Amino acid sequence: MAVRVGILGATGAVGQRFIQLLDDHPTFELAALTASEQSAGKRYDEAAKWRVNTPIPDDVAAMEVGSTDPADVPDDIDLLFSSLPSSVAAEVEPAFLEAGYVVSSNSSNDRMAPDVPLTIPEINPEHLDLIEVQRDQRGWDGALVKNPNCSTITMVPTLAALDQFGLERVDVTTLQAVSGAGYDGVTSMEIIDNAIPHIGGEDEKMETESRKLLGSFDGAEVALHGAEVNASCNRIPTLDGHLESVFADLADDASPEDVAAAMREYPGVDLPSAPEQLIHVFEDEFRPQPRLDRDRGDGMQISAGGIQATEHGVKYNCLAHNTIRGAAGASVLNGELLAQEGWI
Ligand SMILES: NC(=O)C1=CN([C@@H]2O[C@H](COP(=O)(O)OP(=O)(O)OC[C@H]3O[C@@H](n4cnc5c(N)ncnc54)[C@H](OP(=O)(O)O)[C@@H]3O)[C@@H](O)[C@H]2O)C=CC1
Ligand SMILES: N[C@@H](CC(=O)OP(=O)(O)O)C(=O)O
Repeated sequence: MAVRVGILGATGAVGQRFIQLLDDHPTFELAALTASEQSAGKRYDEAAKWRVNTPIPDDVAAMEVGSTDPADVPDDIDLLFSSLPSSVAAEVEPAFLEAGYVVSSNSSNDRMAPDVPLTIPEINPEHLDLIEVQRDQRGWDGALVKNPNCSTITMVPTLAALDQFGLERVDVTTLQAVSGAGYDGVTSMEIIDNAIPHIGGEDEKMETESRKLLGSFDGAEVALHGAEVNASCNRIPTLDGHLESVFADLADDASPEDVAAAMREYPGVDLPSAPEQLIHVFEDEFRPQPRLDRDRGDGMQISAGGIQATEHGVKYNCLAHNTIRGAAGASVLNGELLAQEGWI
C-alpha cells in the first residue's frame, strides 16, 4: 500500500534531492510540499530555483507549495521528510510531532538529544526503539528520527566494519564539497583555486554523532561508543562528494587485508533505496575520488581505498555523495526503515 509522504523545506538544495529520489519510489507517494512564507501558495516550479541534474517531475511542478505549519499539511500524510535550516526545524518540528506526524529529519537540531534516534539503517536500526522513550518523555503522538551529518555518515559505516577489531581512537581529516554548504554557502571568489580549512561546528558533529551511531542501546538509552574521535573539516572546490582520510587505532591486530574484507563483507539491508553492497573497497590506491565514485549505488554506496597499516591500526580514505547518502537519501532510507518496522 502507498505511503503518503511530504517534504518540509521542499524548495531547497536537499528538498530538491528528496523530490528527485522520491520520483518513481516503489511505495512512497509525494503528496505535500512546504517551504517559507515567500514560497507558500505558489506552484512548485515557480517557487523553487531547480538545480538538480534531472527535470522536475511534471506532477511535482504543478503542485502548490504550502506553509510549514501543521495546519497547512493534510492529515492523511503518513511520513514527513524535513530539510529545513536547523534553526527553523528546531522551532517547527515539535509542532508537527505534537500534531501526530512522523518526521524523518535531515536537520542537525536534536541529533544528540538522548531520546531521539540518530539512525543509519545498516548500522544501528535497533536505535529506532528510542521512539517509545521519546513518546513517553515528550508526550508526542508522532515520532522524530534524525539522520547524521553528511561527513559523519561517510565515515561511520567503515568504522562499524572496523569495530570487530576493537576501535579505540579515530583521527579524520575531511575534504568536503561545496554543495554541503548549500547553494549560497560559499562564494566562487572564496573557493575557486582555494581550500578553506574550517567548517563551523562540523568537527564537533563528527566527533559526537559518530559515537552515538556506534553506541549501544539497552532499550532505555544509548551509551556512546568509547572510542576517542578527533575531526578536522575542510572545504574544497568539488561540487558533490565528501572525501575523508581516516586514521583508526585498533586494540587487536588487523592487517589491511583483514580490514578490506571486513568492509566488503559488512552487511547491507533489504530496503528499496539501499545499495546492494554497503561499502565498495578499491584496490587502486588512487581511489575513491569524488568525481569518479560519488554516484556508485545511485549515490548511496560508501567507497573506501588506500588501506594501509599504521603503528596502532590502519589508515584509509573513504567517500560518499553528501547530498544523497549524506542528506536526502539518508532520510528516505530511514523512512523506509520506519515503514518496514511498522512505525508508520
Ligand atoms: N546541503 C547539504 O549537503 C546538506 C544539508 N543539510 C541540512 O539540510 C537542511 C537544508 O539544507 P539546504 O537544502 O542546503 O538549505 P536551503 O537553504 O537550500 O533550503 C532551505 C529550505 O527551507 C525553507 N525555509 C527556509 N526558512 C524557512 C522558514 N522560516 N520557514 C519555513 N521554511 C523555511 C526554504 O524555503 P524557501 O525556498 O521558501 O526559502 C527551503 O525550502 C539544513 O539544515 C542543512 O544543514 C544536511 C546535510 C547535507
Ligand atoms: N555542514 C555540512 C552540511 C550540513 O548541512 O551538515 P548538517 O546536516 O550537519 O547541518 C557541509 O558543510 O558539508
